[in-house]
Amino acid sequence: MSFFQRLKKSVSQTTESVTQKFKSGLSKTSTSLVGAMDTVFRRSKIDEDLYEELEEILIAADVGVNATMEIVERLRTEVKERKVKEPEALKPLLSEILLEILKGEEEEDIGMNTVDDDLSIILFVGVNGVGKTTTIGKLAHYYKEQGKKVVLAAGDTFRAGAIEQLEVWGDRVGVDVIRHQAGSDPAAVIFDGIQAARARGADILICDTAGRLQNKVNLMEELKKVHRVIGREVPGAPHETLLVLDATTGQNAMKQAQIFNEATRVTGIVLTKMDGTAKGGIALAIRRELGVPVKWVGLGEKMDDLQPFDSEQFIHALFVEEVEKEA
Ligand SMILES: Nc1nc2c(ncn2[C@@H]2O[C@H](COP(=O)(O)OP(=O)(O)OP(=O)(O)O)[C@@H](O)[C@H]2O)c(=O)[nH]1
Repeated sequence: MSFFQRLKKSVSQTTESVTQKFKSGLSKTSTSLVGAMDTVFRRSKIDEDLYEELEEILIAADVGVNATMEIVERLRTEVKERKVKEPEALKPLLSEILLEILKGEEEEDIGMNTVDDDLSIILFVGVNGVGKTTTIGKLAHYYKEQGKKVVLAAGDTFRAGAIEQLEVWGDRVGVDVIRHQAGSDPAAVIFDGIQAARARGADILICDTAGRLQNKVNLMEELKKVHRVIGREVPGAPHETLLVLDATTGQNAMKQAQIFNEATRVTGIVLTKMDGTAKGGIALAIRRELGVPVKWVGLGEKMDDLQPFDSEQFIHALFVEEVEKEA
């Protein structure tokens, strides 16, 4: 069975609607990245020019310099080892390498680290405007659909609008939001959130925080305090610290990731607005450069457009035309 056939079989094990969401959410990246690669694969032979052109295409899709170098190096090795002569045969080879990079070293670490028999706490970090509030709302919806009781804590007290926005999502999804006034101590809101979640028998508490990057020391201090309070109240928590990044901001998102990763222990990335960019290659750069797994992707504005990240669905969506041709 060829690589594309195996990929098709593998993605068919999840529901069709998930495959559709990945396909439509990644269609811009697929058109631009895989579309551009077509000219490479139509070259008459595999030579230096081909590798260089491929490098340029990957970098233009925000795959990042290091990831691009690794991909092309691995491709060269495979071409030698398997004695590949036809440029056309590079397609499945390349997609297989992309999949390996996306999966990273530890395949199992992309699931959410929540507990079944106690309160799980998920902390959200990220700068304003990346889709943090929207993502919290969508995640609350996701867990509610699974029959979990969810409470939200409005820990972004820096901006009055953020608290109200979270309340709107709370109403929309039908979950309680614990809030204080704007300007109050985020750790105090989250402390109250934990008490309320416990009193109401909640399974999941999702905490928002402010994302002030301008002052790294403040950001670190605030996150440290929040961590301390959460860890003291619920041993082992927060179970996840998710950093929200806007995929459309490319290398700027990488920079934010580095700063937040230094300020706190980020356990997973949420890449939002994938549907709005042709540069979805950022997912590869993040996996390769930060070593932090992408756990969720935002593939649209609807409530169920936030999907658990699935590297096979991702590669399938990018190369879907090739997959269909072969199957
Ligand atoms: N197309 C698309 N839009 C998204 C996605 N995620 C979020 N958005 C939109 O991005 C915009 C910003 O989202 P917010 O949730 O307000 O961003 P935020 O990070 O909370 O911003 P602040 O409230 O300023 O902190 C909204 O219009 C969302 O609908 C996504 O996956 N796809």
